Amino acid sequence: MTIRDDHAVAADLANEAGERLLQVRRRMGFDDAAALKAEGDRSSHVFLMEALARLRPSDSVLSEEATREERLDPRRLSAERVWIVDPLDGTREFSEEGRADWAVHVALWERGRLAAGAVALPAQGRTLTTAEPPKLPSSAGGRFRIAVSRTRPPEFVQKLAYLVGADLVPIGSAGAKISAVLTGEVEAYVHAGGQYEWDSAAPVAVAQAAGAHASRVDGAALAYNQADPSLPDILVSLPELAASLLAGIRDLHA
Ligand SMILES: Nc1ncnc2c1ncn2[C@@H]1O[C@H](COP(=O)(O)O)[C@@H](OP(=O)(O)O)[C@H]1O
Ligand SMILES: [Mg+2]
Repeated sequence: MTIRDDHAVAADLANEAGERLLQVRRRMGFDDAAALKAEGDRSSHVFLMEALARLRPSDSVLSEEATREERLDPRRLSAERVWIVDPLDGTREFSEEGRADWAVHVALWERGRLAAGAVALPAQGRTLTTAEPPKLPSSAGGRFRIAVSRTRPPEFVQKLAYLVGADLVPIGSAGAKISAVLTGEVEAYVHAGGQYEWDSAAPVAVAQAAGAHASRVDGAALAYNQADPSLPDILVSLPELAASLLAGIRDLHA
């Protein structure tokens, strides 16, 4: 098994899960949002679990859609390789006709670090992957853009934008927001107040491979495959903006 294989597995599985989610949307339509969300989450999780069991039978898996018992299974804490997946990130946006800000996340954590990852954005027709990390745009200087949750933006983010000279861009899905940083639609993503490892592992794997900044909002490293998968806050940005964003957040919390 080569390292390259893991990058390809992540990308192939995210792509195929994404294709299947597009089919679920076509088949069910948008009249019953709750049913569409439930079927999207469930079917994508089942596909990824079966595919990983077949392709990587010795590895552990941590999935958003696993049962509580499965997530608390202590075996993954002593495993060397754990796939951290979010079968459908931005479930709310997936259920809204016309929205393209939802994603499939497939990451591989290996011995303390994110080793591979892919974020499929099926409705945008693209997949970001560590197999071929995106080339980061450079910030033009002057005002820049910070992506935030459409529905749960952190309280301090309005003040932060004012402090650092940025505009806020509401986008759904952590994967779609981090991808927007990597493709140049925005220059940063700030979140606080709650999130889990699966919401950020795959997009952070790609962001790190591309050379972007990714950390907790206090600058600490993001740690994955922890006993408690809660990872409530995150900052991803072009590297040249990280210092001023971290300083701004620190000032607002002082
Ligand atoms: N305060 C919070 N607590 C728990 N999860 C949160 C959260 N804010 C955002 N998230 C999760 O982070 C992902 C991106 O959220 P958002 O679109 O609001 O930025 C969503 O994942 P899912 O769609 O996989 O549930 C959402 O559930
Ligand atoms: Mg999610």
